[in-house]
Amino acid sequence: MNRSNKVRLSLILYLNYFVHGIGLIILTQNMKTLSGEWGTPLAVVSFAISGMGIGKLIAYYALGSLSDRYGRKALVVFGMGLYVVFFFGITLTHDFHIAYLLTILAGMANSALDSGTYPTFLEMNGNNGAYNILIKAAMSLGEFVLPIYIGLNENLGGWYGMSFIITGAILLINLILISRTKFPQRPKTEKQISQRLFSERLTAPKIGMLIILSIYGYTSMAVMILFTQWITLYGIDFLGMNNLQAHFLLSLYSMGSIIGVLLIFSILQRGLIRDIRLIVGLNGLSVLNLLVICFSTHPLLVSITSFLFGVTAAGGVMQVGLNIFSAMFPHAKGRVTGIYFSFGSIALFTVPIITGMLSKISTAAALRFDIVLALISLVIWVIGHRLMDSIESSDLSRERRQINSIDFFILKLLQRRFKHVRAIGLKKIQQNGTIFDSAREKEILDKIEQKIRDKENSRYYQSIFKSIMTSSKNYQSEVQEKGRVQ
Ligand SMILES: O=C(O)C(=O)C[C@]1(C(=O)O)C=C[C@@H](O)C=C1
Repeated sequence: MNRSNKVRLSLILYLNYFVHGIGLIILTQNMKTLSGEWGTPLAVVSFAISGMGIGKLIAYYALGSLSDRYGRKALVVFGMGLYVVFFFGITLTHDFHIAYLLTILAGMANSALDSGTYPTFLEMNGNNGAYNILIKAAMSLGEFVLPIYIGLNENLGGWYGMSFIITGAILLINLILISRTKFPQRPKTEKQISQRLFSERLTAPKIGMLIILSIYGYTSMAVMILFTQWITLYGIDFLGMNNLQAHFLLSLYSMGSIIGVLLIFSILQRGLIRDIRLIVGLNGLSVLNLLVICFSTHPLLVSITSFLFGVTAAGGVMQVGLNIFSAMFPHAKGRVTGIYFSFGSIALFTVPIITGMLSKISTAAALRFDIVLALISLVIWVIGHRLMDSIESSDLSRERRQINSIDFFILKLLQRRFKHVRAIGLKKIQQNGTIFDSAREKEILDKIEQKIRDKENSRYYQSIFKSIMTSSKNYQSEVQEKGRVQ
């Protein structure tokens, strides 16, 4: 597959997820209008939204294997087609039952897109998963743009259905584009080895982790779904915000989630923090942000914390959980992902039902339920942290992770040192100085000797520094040679 084909296909696939980001919140962002259109109370609209989770759950396993059998393109096109029906269909119906069926279709569309797209990115990029993280960013972009559009549209008195029609039209154009785009060739189907999830004996801490990760598959998704569903109405009902300001809260959250994706990605890539610590920290911060959002009456403060909540709760923390899960069962990554996301799908249909009931008390009661969910996430990860410690105390992984992180810093410092060594090398040409300076080397080694606390290891450290200086001198001669030639 050539580069331009790759770029073209990637853009088409990311555009699908931009649309999917819109699809995830388009009903909740229009809840009040839809309640009028369908002639049903808010709780019933909320119930209809739950159809998405049901559709996703029903379709997940079946579509996964269909994707392996009939190819990725068929699945992606199928998902896009279902989504088109959903977007146009909702504007045409006034019947809640039909709307419910349409949301089930939207859920199935999501499953079809997932099962076609994630493997495509892996197959196109030599199994590098980084491109799949950008899917989350594309979704967040959709979730960022839509509330602003709806807020503006409502203020101008425009028809609510326009956002559905525009989104459907984008998908239709994308369908035409994708029909003319090649997908990567799949590697010849390897012999399917039936991988047992529990190939080794499960110890008590591992069973504990399995339970925690299943619960977290649910709560991490639920925390996000609940917030996106209720924050706008909460802004209007409780903070006295106008339409645009209230919709903008969700856009701030989406912006936060994009920043969060980039932040978490770079933290993990550098190995700066252990993933288990990161997940405890992020969940703790999510609880704090939610407390401010749910109990402060200050619109600016709620706006800032909505952004921060996007970073901590929607910036890929769910993916961090999945990574921990996959690392524990390296031979059954596919199945582990299926289990994890299935619990997420259950959240997708239960949260609207539960919060629909709570909304009969008040919008605030619905939103505040998010604190309960976030607290559950925090508590299970505090327990999970201890369990992981006991699992890891017996193998080499904990120490190796520390070494990875230390090496990262050593390398950074060496690179800085080399910059100065180079500058000195160039100055020495002008001053006609020799590269080797025994007095300076002695001074450095003496200073180091004084600082060493574990004297029994002194000769090792001395030898490392001597070796660094030898490399510096070699580097300087190379730099000087090049400098003289120029
Ligand atoms: O300080 C200098 O003169 C350097 O060139 C740097 C440096 C070093 O690596 O620290 C390198 C070679 C010299 O023999 C002494 C020190």
